[in-house]
Formats: sequence, C-alpha cells, structure tokens
Amino acid sequence: MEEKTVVILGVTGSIGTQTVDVIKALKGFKVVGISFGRNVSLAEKIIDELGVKYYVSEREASKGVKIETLEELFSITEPDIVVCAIPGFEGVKAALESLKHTKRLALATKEALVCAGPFVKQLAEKYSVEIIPIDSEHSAIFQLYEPHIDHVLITASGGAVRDVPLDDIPSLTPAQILKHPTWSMGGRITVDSATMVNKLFEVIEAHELFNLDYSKIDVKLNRSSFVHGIVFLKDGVIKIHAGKPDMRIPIAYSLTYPERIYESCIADVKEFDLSLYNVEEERYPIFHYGLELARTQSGLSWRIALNASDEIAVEYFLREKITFRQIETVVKRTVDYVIEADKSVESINDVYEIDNISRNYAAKVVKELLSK
Ligand SMILES: NC(=O)C1=CN([C@@H]2O[C@H](COP(=O)(O)OP(=O)(O)OC[C@H]3O[C@@H](n4cnc5c(N)ncnc54)[C@H](OP(=O)(O)O)[C@@H]3O)[C@@H](O)[C@H]2O)C=CC1
Ligand SMILES: CC(=O)[C@@H](O)[C@H](O)COP(=O)(O)O
Ligand SMILES: [Mn+2]
Repeated sequence: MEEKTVVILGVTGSIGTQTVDVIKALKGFKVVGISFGRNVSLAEKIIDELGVKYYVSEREASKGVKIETLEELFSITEPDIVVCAIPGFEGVKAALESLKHTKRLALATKEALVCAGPFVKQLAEKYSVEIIPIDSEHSAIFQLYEPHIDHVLITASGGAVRDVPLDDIPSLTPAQILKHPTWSMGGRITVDSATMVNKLFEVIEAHELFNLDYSKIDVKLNRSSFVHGIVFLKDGVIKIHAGKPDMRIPIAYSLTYPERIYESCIADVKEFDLSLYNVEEERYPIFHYGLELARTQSGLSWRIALNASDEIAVEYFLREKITFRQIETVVKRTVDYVIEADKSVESINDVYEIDNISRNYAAKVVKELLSK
C-alpha cells in the first residue's frame, strides 16, 4: 500500500500526541506537516522523531521549516489526510481550511460541526472530502451505522462532578474539575465534560454527522466509559460499540478506515459494564438547557454562541477568575442574548460574525461578574 501523507493540526495536545503514537505503531503513514501552539520543545521532539518537514505555529522551532499559514502548508503538502485536533474556534477555522486541501478530514474538533456543520458538509461535498469522526462516541456510531436506524445513543461518563454532593458543585476548583474519572484529555474538553457541554456538543455533532433529528439521539451515563455508542435498528436489533476507553483506537480507525488494522488490549468479559443511567437535570443544567434549545431553535447562531461563551467561560474558570457555577451564567446569558438578536447565519462569514458578537458579550458578562 502506498504511504498516506498526513498533516496533524494540534500535534502537541492530547489527541495530537496520541495520533503520533498511533502513526508510530502503524505502517503506511507519513507526517508531512504539523501545527501547534506554544509547546515548542514537544513539537521539536515530534519533528525529530517523525522527520516532519513543515510546521505552522506562532512560535519558532529550531527544527523543521516554518510555514506562515495553514493554507500555505496545505498547498505545499496537499496531504491525503488532515487530523484536526485544535480545540475551540481556532479549530473551526482550521477544519474549514483543511477541507479545501485534503481527501480525508479525521475530525476531533467537534466545535467545527457545532459552529459550522452545514458549511463543513457543503465544503466536504464540493471538494470530495471524507469526514471521519475521531470523537469516541461518533466513531462508534460511524462504525455501527447502517440505514435502517430507529435511533442512536451516545454515552457520557458524567465527568468530575458525577458523585459530588449537589451543594458542593458550584465552588469546585479547576484542579477538582480536571480530574476526569475515565479519560485523560485537554483542559477545555475536561471542563466541558463536567458541565456536560461536551455531551451537548456531541448531540449536535451526531445530528450533523448522521443527519439525525435531535429526538433520535439519546444520551445516558455509562460510568466506566466502556460503552461508547449504541445503534437501535428498526427490526429490533441493537448494536453496541464498547471497549476500554482509549482514544488511540478511534484515532487509528479514522486513519485506516475502511481497514481495521490497529491492535490494542481487549477487555475481559468481567470488565464489561453495560449499565446506563439518566442525566440528572439538577447536576447538569447547561446540558438540559441546550437540549431544549436544540429542540426549539433553528439555525446556527445559538450553537456558535454556545461554543464562544463556553470557550471564554472555561478559560476564566481555569484561570480561577470565575467559579465553576458561573460558567453556566456566562453561557446562558450569552446564548439568550444571541437568540434575542435573531441573526441568521447564511455564510461562513456570518459564523465568524456571530462568534465575534458572542465573544464580546460573554466578555461583558464576565466583566460584570468580576466587578461584583
Ligand atoms: N482529548 C480527547 O480525548 C478528545 C478531544 N476531542 C476534541 O479534540 C480537540 C483537541 O482536544 P485535545 O487534544 O484534548 O486538546 P489539547 O488542549 O490537549 O491540545 C490542543 C492542541 O491544540 C494546539 N493549539 C491550540 N491553539 C492552537 C492554534 N491556534 N494553532 C495550532 N495549534 C493550536 C495546542 O498547542 P500547544 O499545546 O503547543 O499550545 C495543542 O497541541 C478538541 O476539539 C476536543 O473537543 C474529542 C474527543 C476526545
Ligand atoms: C473521549 C471522548 O470522546 C470525550 O469526548 C469523552 O466523551 C469526554 O467524556 P464525557 O463522556 O464525560 O463527556
Ligand atoms: Mn466524546
């Protein structure tokens, strides 16, 4: 098989480094370009280890050839596969740019589908790009998918707050919230797991990826994160995708699909945990708030505001400027404001504009909270 060329965006992060691990374990993939933020030393190590030629970053590395923009990196490398693993709106922008220059987008950045799903799919169709989800639940549904579906179920661990007395949740510290019970991930998504904004994102992500009405996407807690996704077929058959929580598995599948080549440890039957629990409304208020919006709102503006306000609120929470419960305040006030403004989103420029409006408003709410 001819080597496939790969560009990894966000290579120094949780998904990025696990992608490097997988590529080292598999044969047939050559990393021709990377992007990263501030972790220059790790980027240099990866450039050395994999013999990567080009990189994009605001920082200077002592190895590799620095390229100023992603667009330039893509036009030089024209990669077979782009792994997009940059969080937040920067990741949205990177995913949109990738679609013009690759045959396969291995997408971890769920925010791209939350904020710009219809435009992502339009570009993928225009440039004949396959979108293969890396997100564990969506990789699961993708692997189980067949047309005769009645509905699907994605699981949640419940994050760091799942066993905390309700009264103690509002004042939990970043250190307590970053202790995820089953996964090791980047900061933003780990906080989002505790608020279950992550799962709200994932319901939207499934809606976009599988063209399912929100009423066809169920969410239940599986405390071990052993079950990743379930597909309920109309003939009564139920297909369950499970396995030890290890992101290298969906990452590998996004690279090798339709082949299944990667090898990992196999859970023993005594480790099976198929128990499913409801998502408590009082424990995860933003999740239920967002589900109601998914059912009642059309258009993208509330989703763009959800990402932008959450991104800002999580940043201030991690810097210990606002409390954990105040994340909910920033998100709800911003999303409600943007819904009230009732702006339609007809283009990618509109996505950028609503993101900007949302960030400015969220920053205003944070400022008010800080002044109290
Ligand atoms: N981690 C996980 O298990 C999962 C993650 N995801 C999704 O994957 C995405 C990445 O998450 P995760 O790996 O946890 O995030 P991390 O925070 O661990 O890593 C983020 C990466 O993005 C880089 N980065 C940040 N800003 C920029 C930028 N402007 N340009 C280039 N690179 C940038 C960081 O660089 P540096 O560190 O050098 O500053 C780092 O390499 C998110 O969208 C997340 O929702 C989905 C499912 C599971
Ligand atoms: C590993 C992965 O796919 C994450 O998105 C994970 O789902 C986050 O954990 P929660 O299930 O607690 O949100
Ligand atoms: Mn997930």
